[in-house]
Amino acid sequence: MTGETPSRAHIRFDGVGKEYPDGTVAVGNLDLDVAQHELLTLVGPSGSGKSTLLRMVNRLVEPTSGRILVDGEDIADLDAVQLRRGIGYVIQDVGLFPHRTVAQNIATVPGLLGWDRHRTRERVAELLTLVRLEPDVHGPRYPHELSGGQRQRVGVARALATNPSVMLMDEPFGAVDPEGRRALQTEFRRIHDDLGTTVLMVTHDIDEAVLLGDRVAVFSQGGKLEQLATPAHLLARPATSFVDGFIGEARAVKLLAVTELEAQDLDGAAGPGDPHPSVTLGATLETALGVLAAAPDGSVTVTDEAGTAVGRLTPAGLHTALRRAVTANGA
Ligand SMILES: Nc1ncnc2c1ncn2[C@@H]1O[C@H](COP(=O)(O)OP(=O)(O)OP(=O)(O)O)[C@@H](O)[C@H]1O
Repeated sequence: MTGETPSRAHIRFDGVGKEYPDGTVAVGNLDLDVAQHELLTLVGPSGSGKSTLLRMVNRLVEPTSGRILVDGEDIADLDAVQLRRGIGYVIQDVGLFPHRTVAQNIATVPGLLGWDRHRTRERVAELLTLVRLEPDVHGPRYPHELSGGQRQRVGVARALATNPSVMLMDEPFGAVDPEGRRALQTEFRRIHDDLGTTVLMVTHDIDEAVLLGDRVAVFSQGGKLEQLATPAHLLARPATSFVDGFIGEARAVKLLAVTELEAQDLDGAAGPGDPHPSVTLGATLETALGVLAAAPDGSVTVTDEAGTAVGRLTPAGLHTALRRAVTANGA
């Protein structure tokens, strides 16, 4: 197993295992630290124990061995209902209450906690805006009056209502069509960057795992942790043949999507008023490749955030960048 251990753990799995009464081992003896503010994606084939692992954190499932610590406290010592109120939980088909409006759904936990109406209404409006829905338009609607993607946004807003320090997400975008799914992924990444909530997100989709995760945990049958690493590290250096197979064919393409263009990848200075198509420093190599492929003379101007040209990117530069990504993530 490779990957760095964060210095200050927010969630710690300490020798955690789960064997169901019929003898199925869903989670093996797991040691894992999740840092504060980290978005950790849990990926693996069906039956590799991802959901079981997630559900142990809010005690919908109890481990048969080991301990789970949240901020240093063993959650087995806490009241399960109290614990769940402090943890956001988003599942695939959301589980919104069908006979309550969107606003009432989001206000569920604030209501249980006794927030006053004014504070609750303000929070609901703020959250709907955060997930890019309109408080006046969508708040009064019922769940069946929304699209699948909009319902999923409401699910995220509801989970964020009391500003939890931990969010558990089980295939949160699994039921959304591919196009809406990419939009939701991008938005969720933005929301996470803004809020800094610690997130454990289960997915069976390796692309989603590497695009969203600060780190990715890959599991195989029996809840065995095969590798824990940053997306670039995972793609550049799969630790086991299982991980290699799970990542699949398009490794280089995925690596392009998680690697950013840096000044050292550029060759030659761009002239003033350079007419070439341009990309910004910090864009992903995937974006840069797209612009480069469409550039009439095979070179692209690179600008800084202020729009000032800082250099030129050619196919050779892109190759350098990809090699840098692989080398930087080497053993
Ligand atoms: N209540 C249960 N009793 C017995 N076995 C169970 C129970 N719940 C889950 N399992 C088994 O535990 C293993 C792990 O299941 P789990 O749902 O955690 O996997 P998963 O990786 O989330 O799968 P999926 O991607 O299909 O949701 C599977 O073999 C499953 O059949």
